[in-house]
Amino acid sequence: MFTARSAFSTIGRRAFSVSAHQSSKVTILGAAGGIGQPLSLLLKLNPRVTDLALYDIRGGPGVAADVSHVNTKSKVTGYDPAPEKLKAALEGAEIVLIPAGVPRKPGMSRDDLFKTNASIVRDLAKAAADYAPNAKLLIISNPVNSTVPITAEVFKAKGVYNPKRLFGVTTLDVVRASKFISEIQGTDPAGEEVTVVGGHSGVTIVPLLSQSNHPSIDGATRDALVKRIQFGGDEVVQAKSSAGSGGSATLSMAFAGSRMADSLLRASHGETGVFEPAFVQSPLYKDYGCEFFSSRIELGPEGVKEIHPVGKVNKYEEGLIAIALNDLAANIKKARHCDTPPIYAITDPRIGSGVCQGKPISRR
Ligand SMILES: NC(=O)C1=CN([C@@H]2O[C@H](COP(=O)(O)OP(=O)(O)OC[C@H]3O[C@@H](n4cnc5c(N)ncnc54)[C@H](O)[C@@H]3O)[C@@H](O)[C@H]2O)C=CC1
Ligand SMILES: O=C([O-])CC(=O)C(=O)O
Repeated sequence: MFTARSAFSTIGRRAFSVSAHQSSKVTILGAAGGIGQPLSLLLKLNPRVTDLALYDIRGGPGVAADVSHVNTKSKVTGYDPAPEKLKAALEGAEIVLIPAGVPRKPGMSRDDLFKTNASIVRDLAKAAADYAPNAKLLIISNPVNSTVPITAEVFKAKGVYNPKRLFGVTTLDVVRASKFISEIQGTDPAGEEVTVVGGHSGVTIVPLLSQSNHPSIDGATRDALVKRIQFGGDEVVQAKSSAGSGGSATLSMAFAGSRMADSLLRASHGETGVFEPAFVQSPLYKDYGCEFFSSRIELGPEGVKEIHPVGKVNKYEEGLIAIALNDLAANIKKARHCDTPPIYAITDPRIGSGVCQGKPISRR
């Protein structure tokens, strides 16, 4: 498992095993922002990255100049906001990460960012479809539940959509789950892995504690832990607001985004058995209006190698999944300019009724 402690030692060790002829250009769109800057730094430390392209509507070249002084081999280039610069930033990219857009303020949901971020992501996705149609695209900008389907539509319209290469980044949810469960159990987070499925906002984030090392966590402890994992983002938004800085998670997100990019690079460079969660086009809950769903994915050279089923869940988790599917279906529909409300709503997960849109949830 990739943890904060292992990140740099792993990168350091692997520096000797990355062969000289493997070149991997990674592009960040939104590189000068709260996430973009630490993400640029973490990717500069990754020996698998040979070229780092940093684009932003403001400040890209400044961040690039700064991070380029870090004495690792990769070449860093910053780009000003102009169509030809965006083209140059994207051409030849193996991975494109998109954290461009506005973050939440207290009291806002991720869905409240739709109005601003949907068009930002749509326009950047158009450029990516034109200039880097074969790149693996990692969407960080919220609301991920909608920005990923929007990107898919853009790629379809341009005739270059490959569902194996489009990822909504949900890595932060498993990073948080592993950390929060270790705090309760008094264990090392490096040894804690919690599967998280669904989407990336509030109740659409479904931790499967029954599949963790601590399946017997129950009652109020379980409820509080699930809620903390689902609303971990709000914790950071509140803390930053109280501290006067504003914004949402940036450092932990940069760590999570860098881990996801590293996993894709490892898989594309031939490593097998690389797994990450990601919000991808998925058959698992398509019948419930959720053409996109996050679950454990095996990564390969093409991107998605295999989408793993959710696996055995308990009644409580069935209830959580049912709630998640209702919200997720609405978020996905909204991305397609259809904002009808959920058809069926469950308000109490403890009922564990596991019903969504009138259909029972099966254990997929
Ligand atoms: N997927 C996840 O788990 C997480 C997602 N996020 C999301 O990531 C996004 C970015 O968050 P922060 O970095 O904190 O925001 P920020 O405001 O600090 O940075 C955003 C950057 O995007 C740039 N930008 C805006 N429009 C652009 C465009 N058209 N082209 C290129 N660059 C553009 C801005 O100039 C700015 O530098 C937000 O939508 C936030 O909600 C944040 C944390 C976790
Ligand atoms: O909470 C937010 O708005 C940012 C985010 O997605 C997260 O921290 O998980």
